Amino acid sequence: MTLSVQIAQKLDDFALDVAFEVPDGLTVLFGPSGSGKTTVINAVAGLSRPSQGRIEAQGRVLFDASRGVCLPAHRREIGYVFQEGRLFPHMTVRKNLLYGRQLARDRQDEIRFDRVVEMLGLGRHLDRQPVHLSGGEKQRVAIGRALLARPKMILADEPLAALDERRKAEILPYFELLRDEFSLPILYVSHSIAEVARLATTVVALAQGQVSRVGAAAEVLGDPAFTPAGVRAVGAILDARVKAHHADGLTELDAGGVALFLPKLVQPEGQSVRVRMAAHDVMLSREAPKGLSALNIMCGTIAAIRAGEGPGAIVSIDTQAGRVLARITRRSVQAMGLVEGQPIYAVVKSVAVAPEDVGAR
Ligand SMILES: Nc1ncnc2c1ncn2[C@@H]1O[C@H](COP(=O)(O)OP(=O)(O)OP(=O)(O)O)[C@@H](O)[C@H]1O
Repeated sequence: MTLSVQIAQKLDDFALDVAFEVPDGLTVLFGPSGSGKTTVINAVAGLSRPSQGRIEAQGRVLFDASRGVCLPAHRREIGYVFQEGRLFPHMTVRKNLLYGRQLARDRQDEIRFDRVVEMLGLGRHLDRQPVHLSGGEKQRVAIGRALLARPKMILADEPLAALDERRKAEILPYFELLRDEFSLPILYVSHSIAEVARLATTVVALAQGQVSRVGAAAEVLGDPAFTPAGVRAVGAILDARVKAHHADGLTELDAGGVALFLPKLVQPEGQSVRVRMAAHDVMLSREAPKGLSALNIMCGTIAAIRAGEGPGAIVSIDTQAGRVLARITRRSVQAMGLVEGQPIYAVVKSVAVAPEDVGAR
């Protein structure tokens, strides 16, 4: 396990008591406001000291209450990306990027600098000051600065929260690159299900100071019982590969042998992607649909039907493309006579899936 956290901490009337172990990749700490995400991050960072427990990252013990170990923050070798970039306003982008780097620079450092600048597209901004940068560009500098400090781990505390939707979409691919190109564990705080779906390798869901769920992103989001962000946020993640970009503006994906057609994606042919398919965008049919405008039809078997408190139900369908969730009315479940084990067709309009719902895998 790359990161193992087991801590208890009492803050006035709030009690944090969490334990989780996660593998390499990007772990999203997910939960509503006040659930304890920042408290966990602060303990891992060394900014606060839990009363009990142990924190180990990549084989290094950062904190162990029983042995009296508590490495100070500056010795934990952690790179941070905060909500607002926290750049030094009087320094150029280059100086901001170099801040925190070890003084003994070597050739390896230079190679890393060039690589990070290129990856983050910062080359033409190096001599500018932060005041002249957009919010998204500032966040790219903050990511670069965190990486160049040669950290053993990255902590990102709601790094997109201060950005508008367009800027968020601009920055998300950089976190994908960070996740995929550098073998660094990343602990990423968010309360956005869209960010979880795009970025998370693993999800640690928190509720009232405790871990309510830990697992691989597709498994947690594909569980109809997992509805911390409300039923409208329920959806499945499918793994696919970009097969072709067609002249009529559609991109064809191959998801386990099933062809899916989506509005044109930016990812190149051959790239592996993950596609988030919201449950409320999926329709069901007992017979093979004919004469429909929707282009995506997946046949499968009903794995489970979970009735909600309101008029809705979530139907889990195992298809060749993966587990798909459909949110339909309980009335339709009854009228169609749906039961577990039954063959079924899941139908999704191409335009229901936005380009932001598709990310690198
Ligand atoms: N220093 C402190 N003293 C007392 N209570 C605190 C302290 N820091 C945090 N809390 C309380 O602990 C709880 C968890 O806070 P925390 O900031 O970890 O939540 P969060 O999940 O990060 O929330 P948000 O998404 O709003 O940032 C809150 O009820 C908060 O008021």
